[in-house]
Amino acid sequence: MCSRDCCSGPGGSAKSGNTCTDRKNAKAVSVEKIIPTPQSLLYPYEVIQEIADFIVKGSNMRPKIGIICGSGLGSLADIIQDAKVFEYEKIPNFPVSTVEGHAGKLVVGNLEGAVVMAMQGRFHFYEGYPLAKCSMPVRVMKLCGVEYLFATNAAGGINPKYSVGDIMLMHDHVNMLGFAGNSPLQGPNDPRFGPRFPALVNSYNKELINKALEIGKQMGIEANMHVGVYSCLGGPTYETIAELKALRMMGVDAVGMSTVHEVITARHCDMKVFAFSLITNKCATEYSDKKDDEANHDEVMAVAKNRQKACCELVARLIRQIQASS
Ligand SMILES: O=P(O)(O)O[C@@H]1C[C@H](O)[C@@H](CO)O1
Ligand code: HPA
Repeated sequence: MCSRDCCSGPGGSAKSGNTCTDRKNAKAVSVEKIIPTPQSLLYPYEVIQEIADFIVKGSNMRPKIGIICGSGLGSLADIIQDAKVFEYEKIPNFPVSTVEGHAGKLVVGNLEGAVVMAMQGRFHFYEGYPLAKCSMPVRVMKLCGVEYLFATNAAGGINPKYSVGDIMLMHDHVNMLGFAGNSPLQGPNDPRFGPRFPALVNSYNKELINKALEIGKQMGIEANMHVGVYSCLGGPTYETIAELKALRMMGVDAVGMSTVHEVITARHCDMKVFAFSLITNKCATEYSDKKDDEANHDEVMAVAKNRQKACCELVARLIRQIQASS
């Protein structure tokens, strides 16, 4: 409340119009102090352009496909040929990876006839990075010339039909962080990236999902392949039973701590998206005392290591098909 007699309080009408200058000034000072930089302004277009130029010039390649390797799936980048490798700490304005299983390297090179750039290590919200920082590399990819984003992740299987080691092709997501009011696009919109209000229906490219299913058949892994809904929670805690029950009721098949904000950023700048989850653990949705029911990162990494060959093959074959049809 304004302590002076000239107006009636914080939102109230001033006695003489809106002229309580003391109050206005006081507000302006405190508002300036408390408002943090909006997420969308953390990495302005020009900074993203500088990073993209650094990569394109440093590799002498212009990638068409961007790959984000999930936990333990860094070997997706090891199959790239004629690779130019950039350590994250040597890339100007790039964050560093802090999670085990995320090496912190950007690999640019050839895969099945296409120039690709792969992130061996992604950034997660729980590492302390705002979402716009987590997904900033997707904009770098875009300005490098990337048309397709391949995002992969390790996830817990909530759908009771899923087994450890299965691959779930993402056809939709539930954005839990978005439900809570967080978005990588929060803040002023730069139309050079995309529109203020991007639509997210059809975010996951149906043609690529169908091609991947066909490839799954050719590889003989169709019984271990699903099409489902992923949800990202903030982490780093794994979910409680009550949370898992709630997610299941919402139609979520697999849960993780990444990817959704990357997909939002990619769709905002009109990239085609293909994403899959490797199911590294089964999520318990009933109370029990069994220690086996508890997810842990070592298990996540071990399963990813076991299944990396199949994941690499799926990605390589899909890229071959994209190249063949372009
Ligand atoms: O980077 P992704 O989403 O693959 O990593 C998952 C989520 C956590 O970072 C970690 C938990 O084990 O794996
Ligand atoms: N929950 C969240 N993230 C995960 C899980 C999980 O069960 N497994 C791998 N990443």
